[in-house]
Parts: sequence; C-alpha cells; structure tokens
Amino acid sequence: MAPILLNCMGSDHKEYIEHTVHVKNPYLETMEEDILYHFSLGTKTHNLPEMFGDVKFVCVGGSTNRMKAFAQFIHGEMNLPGSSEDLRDICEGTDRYCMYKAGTVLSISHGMGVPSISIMLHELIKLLHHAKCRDVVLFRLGTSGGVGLAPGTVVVTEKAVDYSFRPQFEQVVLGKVITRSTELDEGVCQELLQCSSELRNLPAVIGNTMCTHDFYEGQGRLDGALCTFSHEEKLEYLQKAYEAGVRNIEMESTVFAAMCRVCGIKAAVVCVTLLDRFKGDQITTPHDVLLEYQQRPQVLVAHFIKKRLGIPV
Ligand SMILES: O=P(O)(O)O[C@H]1O[C@H](CO)[C@@H](O)[C@H]1O
Ligand SMILES: O=c1cc[nH]c(=O)[nH]1
Repeated sequence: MAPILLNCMGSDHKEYIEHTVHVKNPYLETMEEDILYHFSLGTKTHNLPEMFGDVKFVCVGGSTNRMKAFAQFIHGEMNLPGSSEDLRDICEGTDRYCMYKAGTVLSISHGMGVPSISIMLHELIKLLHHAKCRDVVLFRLGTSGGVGLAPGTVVVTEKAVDYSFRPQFEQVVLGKVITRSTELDEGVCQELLQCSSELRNLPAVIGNTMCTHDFYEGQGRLDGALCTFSHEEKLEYLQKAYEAGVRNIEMESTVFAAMCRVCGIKAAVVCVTLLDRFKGDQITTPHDVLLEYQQRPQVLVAHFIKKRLGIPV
C-alpha cells in the first residue's frame, strides 16, 4: 500500500503557524472537557491558561531524574525567586511522566521509545493549545549512540531519519500508513550550534539522527539477547548510515520532529553521544562521566534560553 505523504505546512498558513500551537483535530472543539489522562490534568479540573499560559520553552527527555535536574538547573540559571528544591512535580497524580515548571520553561519526561513520547506529545500539544501558549520552542534533550564521533559530542539534529535514512515518520492510522515529514527548524538548529561555540567543553555538530524502535537489534548491537547478523554486517550498516549523514542513533526523534512540525511548533533535538558505535556496543564509560555528558545538552539549551530571554550568559 502506498504511504500518504502529509505535508501540513502550507505557506498560506505560515504566519498563523509561527505563533500558535496548532492542534489538528476538529473533534477537540466539540468536547466539553479534555482529560489529559497521562498527565493527570484536565480542562475542567485545572485552569490551564493560568498554569501554563506563559510557557515559551518546553524541554523533554527520557528520564524523570534528568528532567527534574534540568528544571532545578534552569531555575538557578534564570535567577528565579525561591529555591529550586521546592519545584514540585505537576504530574504527581500519575507516575507515567513528570513535569516541572521553572518560570517560562516546562521540563517533562517522556520515557523510552516512540509510543511513550508520542502519547506524551499528544497531551503536551493539547495542553499548550488549551493554555493558549504562543511562540513556544520545544527541545528534546537526550542521550544517543554516536556514529563516527568522539563520546561526549552533542549532536544537534538537522533531520530525524528512519532505519532507511529517510526523513519521515510512519504512523499507522485505521490500518493505513500515514507518512509525515521529520525536518526540524533550521534557524533554531543554527542558533544552537552558535551557542555551542560560545561554551567551553561543549563539542557539538549538526547531523542527521536515526530513530529506531529498539536499543539492541534495532540499533545493530551485537550484545542483545537476540542477534542475527555478523560484526561485519553491523559495520556495513553503520557505514551506510554515516554516508547518509547520520551522526547519532536514538529512539524518539522522528515522531518528535513529525508531530511538532504538523502542529507548527519550532523544535530541536539535542542529544549527547555516549559511545562511538563503530567502536563498540556496551556503555562502559564511568557513571560520573556519563552524568557530565548528560548535562551537556542541558547546558547548551539553557544558554540558548538565556540568550533568547536577554539574561546575561
Ligand atoms: O536519554 P533518552 O532521552 O532516554 O534517549 C535515549 O536513551 C534511551 C535508551 O537508552 C532511548 O530513549 C534513547 O532515545
Ligand atoms: O547507543 C545508544 C545510547 C543511548 N541511547 C540510544 O538509543 N542508543
């Protein structure tokens, strides 16, 4: 069955799309109440415009601890009043995701893989819509496996690509494949690269990011419970990926890019590499070094946010 290519960014809508968060579901308007079940929030139980109307930056990442740490870090970086220790989890009514708000910045966890981040993004985009947020920039702050890069390098994604290195995300809807484009915002990407050049100890490159549906077989690892290919075949696949511009591999970027694009949200994927996949599969780097690596996307995006807000860097 031929996939349907949906490019929902018609240029006539450009100005509108640039400013507002754009849900693409006519049924939403007809609903008396919208329960954001996995956030434990709702339009009747919570005043979403009051709680979130000022949000300008949303940062998401896989782990709850990382996203709490990021909220506390950006709270300090923005010199916000009160103690960062007092930030509370807005989604404490559920343990699916965590959510913290520091000034105009929201920090949310999304778990691992496309299904988990996709559910979170549906509810986040509706939340931003219900809250009437404008001019929001969304960042994924993640970890990844590098392709031909020194561990610790931050990759700012130009295009999120699938297992065949195509810049697209396939979603099955009513038994049919819908294909959406996964190009990210070029301006934000370049601005992030400029920010990296202003920071010490922040090696960064722009490259394509391959999104897979598995950490082991899906990423060509030889160390999973199952493996049906040789070391040579793995290297051949990674070499093809490298030649297609892939510089890192993770598990959420395609659906993240596709959903943000359709909904008119400027977005960027910023992931640090934990290892060079040409050199191995196991992550043997000491814990303290991994923690420092994980902070690099946070430091870079914090710098970007501070510059955008006119806070001295
Ligand atoms: O570090 P996070 O944001 O979780 O991202 C990467 O790490 C996880 C695998 O270890 C996957 O979710 C992958 O995308
Ligand atoms: O190799 C890696 C490392 C982190 N996350 C991934 O998805 N792959």
